[in-house]
Amino acid sequence: MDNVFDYEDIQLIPAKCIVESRSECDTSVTLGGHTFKLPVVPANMQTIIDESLAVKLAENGYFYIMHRFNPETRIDFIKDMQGRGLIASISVGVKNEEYSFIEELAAANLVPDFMTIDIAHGHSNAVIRMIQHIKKHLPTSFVIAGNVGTPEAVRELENAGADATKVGIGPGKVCITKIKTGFGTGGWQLAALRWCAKAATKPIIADGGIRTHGDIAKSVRFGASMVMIGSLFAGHEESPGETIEIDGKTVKEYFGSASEFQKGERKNVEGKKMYVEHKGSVKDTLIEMQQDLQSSISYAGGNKLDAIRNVDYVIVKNSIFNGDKVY
Ligand SMILES: NC(=O)C1=CN([C@@H]2O[C@H](COP(=O)(O)OP(=O)(O)OC[C@H]3O[C@@H](n4cnc5c(N)ncnc54)[C@H](OP(=O)(O)O)[C@@H]3O)[C@@H](O)[C@H]2O)C=CC1
Ligand SMILES: Nc1nc2c(ncn2[C@@H]2O[C@H](COP(=O)(O)O)[C@@H](O)[C@H]2O)c(=O)[nH]1
Repeated sequence: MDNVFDYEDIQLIPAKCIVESRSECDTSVTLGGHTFKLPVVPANMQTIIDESLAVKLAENGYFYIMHRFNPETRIDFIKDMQGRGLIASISVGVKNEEYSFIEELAAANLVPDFMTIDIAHGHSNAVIRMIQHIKKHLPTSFVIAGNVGTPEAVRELENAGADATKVGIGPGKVCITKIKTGFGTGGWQLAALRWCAKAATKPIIADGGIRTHGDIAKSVRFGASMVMIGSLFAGHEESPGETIEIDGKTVKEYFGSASEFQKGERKNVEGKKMYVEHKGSVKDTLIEMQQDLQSSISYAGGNKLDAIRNVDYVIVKNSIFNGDKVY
């Protein structure tokens, strides 16, 4: 592959502004027939989202994907969300019991609006079979399948019936897949996204490696319809991770879904735990993300998110921070 780069190597090139105020810029996006305020979804991880945050996000017009690590609560969760008139968006795995879970949902006429197949190596027959199983029993659920890192994988999952694919193998902040296996899109996630997006005929969700709000705009430029983010959402008041004090500072835990902390054992561990400084309310972060993205749209010379998709860019290898910190 030529032209390999990541988020920190790219700057988007400004075009003539057409708005009087950034507040005119519309950051909304439509996925699966639903319109959301931002092209951003908190990662479906146990230290990032729980039921109460899912309700808050859905009530306020944001997309969410509930994690799959308390499988026995999923049926009540779907009933609760749909009973409140909110979207139900859950995750599933690929093990045998997940097949009967899908059949149970169909028998009870419980149809989640979104179902995400959440597997480390999504380019697999196991995921293809699960897409087909969901589409057979719950044909109107919008299926997001992943994770993958190649155009072949995107094509195969789309052909199997996936409505969207999720791109990102190993760029996550608490990911150690790249170190333990030598594989992945870590260090070139943005280029992998571009590579995959060229093959995609359906939406792509860029997953992992977002470190700044500007990276959201860069993801959109390189083909993402939506961006999944873990670390930037960790450490908030509403984040489910445990809160502790270290050296007088309040921090919250953020651990990988393939870490020993999630799995309860040290087998096939591909994730780690870190502590993130307490950041206040998720609501404030979402507002800041929206303002920053509105500004991105204005620099793109438009008033809608699509304007970002056509801007020019330059590759400035490893230099955008130039030694600076964001704050
Ligand atoms: N985005 C990313 O880069 C990554 C994300 N993760 C996250 O970690 C969590 C656990 O993922 P995962 O282990 O897939 O889920 P599971 O533990 O539910 O495993 C799902 C099934 O896939 C098998 N499996 C897992 N990895 C591989 C592989 N590399 N090759 C062949 N079979 C495999 C497992 O068997 P067995 O365990 O016996 O192999 C199991 O049968 C998920 O939430 C996932 O998103 C994990 C790593 C990378
Ligand atoms: N390799 C691993 N990747 C993981 C694990 N748990 C989650 N993830 C992925 O990371 C992103 C979030 O990335 P961030 O850079 O925004 O923090 C998440 O959506 C998963 O795809 C893991 O244990 N190992």
